[in-house]
Amino acid sequence: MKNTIGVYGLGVMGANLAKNMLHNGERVAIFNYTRDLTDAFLDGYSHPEVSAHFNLESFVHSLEKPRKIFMMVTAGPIVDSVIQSLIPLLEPGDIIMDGGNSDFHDSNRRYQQLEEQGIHFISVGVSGGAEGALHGPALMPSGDPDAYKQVAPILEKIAAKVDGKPCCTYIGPAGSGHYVKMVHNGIEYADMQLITEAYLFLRKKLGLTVEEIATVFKSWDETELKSYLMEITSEILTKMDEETGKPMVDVILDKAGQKGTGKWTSQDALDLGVPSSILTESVFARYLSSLKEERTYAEQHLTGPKLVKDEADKEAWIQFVKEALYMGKICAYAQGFYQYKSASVQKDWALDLGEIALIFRGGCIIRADFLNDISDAYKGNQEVTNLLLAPFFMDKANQMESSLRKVVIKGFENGLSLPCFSAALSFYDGYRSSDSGANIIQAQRDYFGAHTYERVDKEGTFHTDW
Ligand SMILES: NC(=O)C1=CN([C@@H]2O[C@H](COP(=O)(O)OP(=O)(O)OC[C@H]3O[C@@H](n4cnc5c(N)ncnc54)[C@H](OP(=O)(O)O)[C@@H]3O)[C@@H](O)[C@H]2O)C=CC1
Ligand SMILES: O=C(CO)[C@H](O)[C@H](O)COP(=O)(O)O
Repeated sequence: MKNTIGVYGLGVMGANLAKNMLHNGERVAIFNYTRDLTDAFLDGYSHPEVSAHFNLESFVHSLEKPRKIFMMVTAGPIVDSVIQSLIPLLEPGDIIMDGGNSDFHDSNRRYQQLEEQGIHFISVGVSGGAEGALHGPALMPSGDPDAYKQVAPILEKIAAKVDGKPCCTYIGPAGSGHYVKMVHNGIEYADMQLITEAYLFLRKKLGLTVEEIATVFKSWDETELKSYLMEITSEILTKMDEETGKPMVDVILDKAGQKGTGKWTSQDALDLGVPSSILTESVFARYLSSLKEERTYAEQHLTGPKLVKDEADKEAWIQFVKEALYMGKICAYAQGFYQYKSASVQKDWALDLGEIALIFRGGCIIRADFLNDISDAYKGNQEVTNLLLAPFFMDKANQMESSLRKVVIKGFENGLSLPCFSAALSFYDGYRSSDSGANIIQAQRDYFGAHTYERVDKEGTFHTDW
């Protein structure tokens, strides 16, 4: 019997996705361009429905028609070279899926190129890391809706489930699935940085030990802050280094890596003209962290306020930090979903924001109870301009903005760098202010470049001879 699906690329994600498909009853052909990973896959793992191939032709010919191939290879030019190697072996109607973190511009181009050859291209955002790939990721597929219908049964089977609903939904045309995954990662960066800033405040300002912060985070994970990132961070903080006996976090160098999706989200925000400032600050925070040697030198030479540890009112401050984190998250998700909304309009994608929030509830890295509230906000009204204006989040923001303010002020007074907390507060205050000060910018632009301005009291475009 022919195989129902082929998985090309048996790295961390591809191998686990292939096993997930096998565990869900598919007959899976596997292929990797070097044989090492195929051998590694088969080493200690056997399944009656796995069919390993060391030759691309036999891999492709082992598939039932229309052929369905799920690629999980390094994003970038490698995806193009794999597609080029597959094309001569495929027929019109066959389907290639790309599950890597591909740039959505590339996915749009690949969709067009393959469409010209009669081959369907489905761009699939995948989130959940290695564990998610094995037990159920969140999936964001896009492309031709009829082609999607042919792979939907497999994708929905392997996706995570929440309340019996698969964390997989058809996103929209061409590369929109990779777009949704990209902004998911932008939100992920912001969420991670906000948690990091909460940690920094508790550790440096309140003087909590790593163990105490682990306990605090664990308790927060039982509240409205419940999320995968909160859960793993509290676990990370309990892990000790076997060599030194110190907490693992104290032996890990504070230089954050990144593979590009956060940066792309910010670049796209600039292209769309939307204020995703918290998401962007989280990318810059990673860049700043990477300047370890310069930071170490600067610490010796640049002055700032002395950090005074607060012993008093610890419990009250822990509560302020918790609320600051929740408020920061509201603002960050509001920015991410606003970016979705703008992209949907500008690219004519008709994204369903409520559905996107629903599929993020399971499998993916930003999964959180909080996403139910986001989904509810859009289910009640798809036209919500900004999540901060949805009644649920408006109430929360009105309750918690003062805690964010307190933490930012206290942190700044003590010389703590809190880029995402402060960006969230500036965004919040800017968004709720009808008077932005941008009239000064318009006047300056008109002064030096005759760029003109609008007036508050009459229609039209004006220029002043300054
Ligand atoms: N890791 C994660 O948490 C997540 C990763 N992703 C994305 O999934 C994709 C795969 O990631 P991951 O599995 O972690 O990465 P790995 O590095 O583990 O695997 C990369 C795969 O690409 C293959 N590959 C590399 N070069 C070539 C080439 N020239 N031709 C054909 N195949 C090649 C590798 O084969 P070989 O080793 O033999 O070279 C391997 O199968 C990436 O786009 C990543 O961004 C998405 C969600 C989560
Ligand atoms: O897509 C993912 C999770 O959703 C990957 O883990 C990705 O690698 C995370 O991004 P970065 O490596 O830039 O931190």
